[in-house]
Amino acid sequence: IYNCMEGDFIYVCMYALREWVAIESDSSNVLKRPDLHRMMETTAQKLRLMGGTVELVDIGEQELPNGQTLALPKVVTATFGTDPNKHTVCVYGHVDVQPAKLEDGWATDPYNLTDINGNLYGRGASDNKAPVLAWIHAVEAYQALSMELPVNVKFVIEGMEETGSNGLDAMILAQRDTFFSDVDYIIISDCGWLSRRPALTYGTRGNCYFFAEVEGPKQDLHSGVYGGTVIEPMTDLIGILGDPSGKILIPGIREAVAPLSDEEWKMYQDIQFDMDSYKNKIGVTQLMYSNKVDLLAHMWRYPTVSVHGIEGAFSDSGSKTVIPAKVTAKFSIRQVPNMDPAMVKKQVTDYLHSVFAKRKSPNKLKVTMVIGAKPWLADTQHPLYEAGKAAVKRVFDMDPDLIREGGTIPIARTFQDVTGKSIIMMPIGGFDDGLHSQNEKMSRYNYIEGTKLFIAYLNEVSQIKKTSV
Ligand SMILES: C[C@H](N)C(=O)N[C@@H](Cc1c[nH]cn1)C(=O)O
Repeated sequence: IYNCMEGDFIYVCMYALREWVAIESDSSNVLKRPDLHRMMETTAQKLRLMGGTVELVDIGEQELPNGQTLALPKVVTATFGTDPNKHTVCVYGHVDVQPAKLEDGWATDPYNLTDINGNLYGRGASDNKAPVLAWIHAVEAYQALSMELPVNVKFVIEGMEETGSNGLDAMILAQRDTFFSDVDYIIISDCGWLSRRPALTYGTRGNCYFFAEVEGPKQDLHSGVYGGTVIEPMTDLIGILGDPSGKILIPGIREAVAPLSDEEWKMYQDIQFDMDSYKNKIGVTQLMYSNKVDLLAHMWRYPTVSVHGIEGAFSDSGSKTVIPAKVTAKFSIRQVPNMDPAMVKKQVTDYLHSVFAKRKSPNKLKVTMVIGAKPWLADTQHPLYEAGKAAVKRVFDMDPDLIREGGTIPIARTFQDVTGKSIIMMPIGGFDDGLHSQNEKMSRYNYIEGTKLFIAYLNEVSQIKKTSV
């Protein structure tokens, strides 16, 4: 079956990725919502043409910060096979992307898939369009050879992952006893390898994303005319966010974190990870931690805070002498076991208000949590992982790394909690794919070998004894 992944079939894969990357399906930009709807329709059409039973599920509307509402992109569900004697796997993925503009520093147009030396550059190429397509191609490969699928395959493909999977929890809950009732296992390929070695992922961090808005004068002011007379919102904002160490000072957060066990420490110790090539890859000379175990632990299983941007701040080129009247900081705290997003929301809000109160500023502070996604952890002893190791061995002739992911797949925990089914994360993205960054790419190698991995994995899963959940 792998031989069919040559010639025309590879052309079909490349063509599909090019077509998908060309759609600017940025879920964070409301102006791009028509493109996002088109992306969901394109995905549904691809699965329909393959003979799947496809639905575009309406998941309602999203409320915007200004109070207006906007239709959420529909969720695509598809079913290939309903044989009760076979296992049923459900592949989850997303086809929305992070924002990207050529002027951000991309070497090529982010929405025109460009092949340079075997790397396919384009926004969403690795996160998550090529992996979703690779699963689709795996089904297509069986079909192309008129081979029966070894398991029933379902798809759930959404368009809001990058902004927290709005509406998807409710859809999963609503369809728990219908679409999900016969699903045995859930597979997610929305993450990457740690090195050149293939990997299986057994944990993701969650994320709590906050807006902290400081509002002062009724409009922007001339800094020469008003500077020195008003208490500036930006100064307040930097004052409440600023801690030069980059560590989380908020009481209660670090205390909630599950301690690192000896077994985990040993696992991290055994992972091959080169600190120098990591530094080279991101272009820095120094990291927060100088030994491998500390670095991996802080990447995967300790909370971290990142400040992403300040809306309302002057950020264009040039030198405008303005005092912005209202500024909104956007920051997030990655979640790990045993943190609870509802608790974190209270801890962060209380902390910022108490620090702000000490400033005795006349400006107004408003703190909102816009995403509250929980972390996820799997049992690596589950037969799904044994099947994964066998498939990696088959295709790559090596054993996979067992790794965690510092990023978040907001819906993973809901899948596990609501359906009660086991999940495996099987990445095919490269360690240097530049997710969310300039020049995101997917290598041809990972795309095509990744498709082969999925073909092999369907076969391995079919051999799991029917009793394992
Ligand atoms: C891991 C996945 N490819 C990803 O990048 N997910 C996003 C999801 C998210 C979390 N908060 C907001 N979006 C991420 O981890 O940033």
